[in-house]
Amino acid sequence: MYLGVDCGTQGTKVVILDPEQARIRGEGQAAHELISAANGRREQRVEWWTHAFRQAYRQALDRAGIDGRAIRAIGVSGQQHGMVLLDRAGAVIRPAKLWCDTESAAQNAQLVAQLGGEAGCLERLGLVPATGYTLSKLLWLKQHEPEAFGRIGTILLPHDYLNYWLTGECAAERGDASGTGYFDVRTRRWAPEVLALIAPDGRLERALPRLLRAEEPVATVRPALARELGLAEGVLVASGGGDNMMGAIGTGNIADGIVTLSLGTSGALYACTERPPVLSSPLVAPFCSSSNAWLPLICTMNLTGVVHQVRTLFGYDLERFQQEADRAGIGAGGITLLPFLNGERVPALPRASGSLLGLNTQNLTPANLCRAALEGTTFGLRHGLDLLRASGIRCDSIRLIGGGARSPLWRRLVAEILDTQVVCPRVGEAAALGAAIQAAWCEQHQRGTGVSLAELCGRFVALDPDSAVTPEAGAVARYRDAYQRYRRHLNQLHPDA
Ligand SMILES: Nc1ncnc2c1ncn2[C@@H]1O[C@H](COP(=O)(O)OP(=O)(O)O)[C@@H](O)[C@H]1O
Ligand SMILES: O=C(CO)[C@@H](O)[C@H](O)COP(=O)(O)O
Repeated sequence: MYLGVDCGTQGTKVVILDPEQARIRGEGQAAHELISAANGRREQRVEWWTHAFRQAYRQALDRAGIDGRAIRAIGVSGQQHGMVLLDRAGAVIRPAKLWCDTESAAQNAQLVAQLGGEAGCLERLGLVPATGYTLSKLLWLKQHEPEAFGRIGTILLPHDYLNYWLTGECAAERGDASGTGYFDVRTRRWAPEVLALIAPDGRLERALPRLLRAEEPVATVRPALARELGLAEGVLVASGGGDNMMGAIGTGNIADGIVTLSLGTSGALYACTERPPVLSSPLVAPFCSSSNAWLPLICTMNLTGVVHQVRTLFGYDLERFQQEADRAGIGAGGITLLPFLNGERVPALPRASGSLLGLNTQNLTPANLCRAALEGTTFGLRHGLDLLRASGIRCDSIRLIGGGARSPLWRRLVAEILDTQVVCPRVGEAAALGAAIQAAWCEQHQRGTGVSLAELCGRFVALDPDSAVTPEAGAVARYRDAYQRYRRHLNQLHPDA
């Protein structure tokens, strides 16, 4: 069996993949807490992740009805861009600053300017660092917590940290590393000269972990932890990757022509390309994939969290929220929500706040506000898909994953606002599945069986035809009007967007 673990923003999900029966034997999940402040701070303590890992693992094992000794290899997927710092003795210095932390927006602007603006960044890194990438968090730390900055021994990403907790070894892989802002996505190597802008003495360069290829293992599970988790000796830990890189593997998105959309805490829309993509806009992030290729990606920061806040406002559970949003109908009675509750990445408005527009005496109802939350967040993804298509990405159909994909209403909204057919994979926790598949790939590679990732995806990824939604022409036309209204409001309120 192979264990796949996805440490997302809101929780950790675990799947146990049975390779003989080509099916998931058990799943588990556990929620994370979040440190959040009005200035954009978004942080988590790493022990919340390991606690959730243990809980979700035990749940999955119970549901699978198997012994931990049946597990041969583990793959870990993690929220991208987070900054986890170890001191020189290997202890964690402070809570992790997350991908959605906008507190370092000013530091990001400063670094982009020092690198020569957009053109300079593209020249030196092959991408333009956005607020939320790891790079600006390091400058923020130097300016705000110099004592902690002085203690840095190793810089890790969230999934690298979990690999370190599992094995005691520090390593990184190129997919997740490509979202740091100090990695050249074209040469697939660290770009230490960028870190020298923050620490000219080379101390940050020395804190970078070694880079692995996607099919390489980090090491085996530490004996003490293996005993605690009931694992056999010598269980391999694969290189793992960012949750979107793993979501790509878990949806079979490892060759040109497929687009995956994750409706998680973030909205992430991505494709796989054999070569670095030619960008239509610096908002497209040309990350590396965890299948040794590239993963052009668009990410919006405000998605299921906005739905959560609006439904909490009215005291609705998820089912009631859907009923109200459904009742409101297309266009939300003329109300538009620009949902930038914690700033936004696409469009690049890290310091923006949200706006509710088009209110009148007739349309101000809970139902319309619920609908406006779903529409406003999905309009951002429409813009993202247009940017990906303008970069030459073909998109005939979208593979929809993440918590929001469980909603039939949201699936239809995505299909009709993006005017593209949508289908969900049978395994909804696609990032965890992708991690389990990568673990299988790693283990087969170690044994020299020659089995390719494509063969493994072919065996373990299946689509659910019952979830497929084909856009209906009348609805597409009405959403087009609502989207134009959204764009007008956006341009008026945020001419820089
Ligand atoms: N049926 C549903 N409709 C809408 N949202 C849902 C539904 N089921 C789960 N969600 C939302 O999905 C979110 C979690 O998605 P997930 O992809 O696990 O996030 P992450 O990986 O960022 O932790 C939660 O906000 C949850 O409310
Ligand atoms: O920052 C990005 C992508 O660049 C996000 O997609 C994070 O990777 C968080 O993912 P979720 O918690 O939404 O799965």
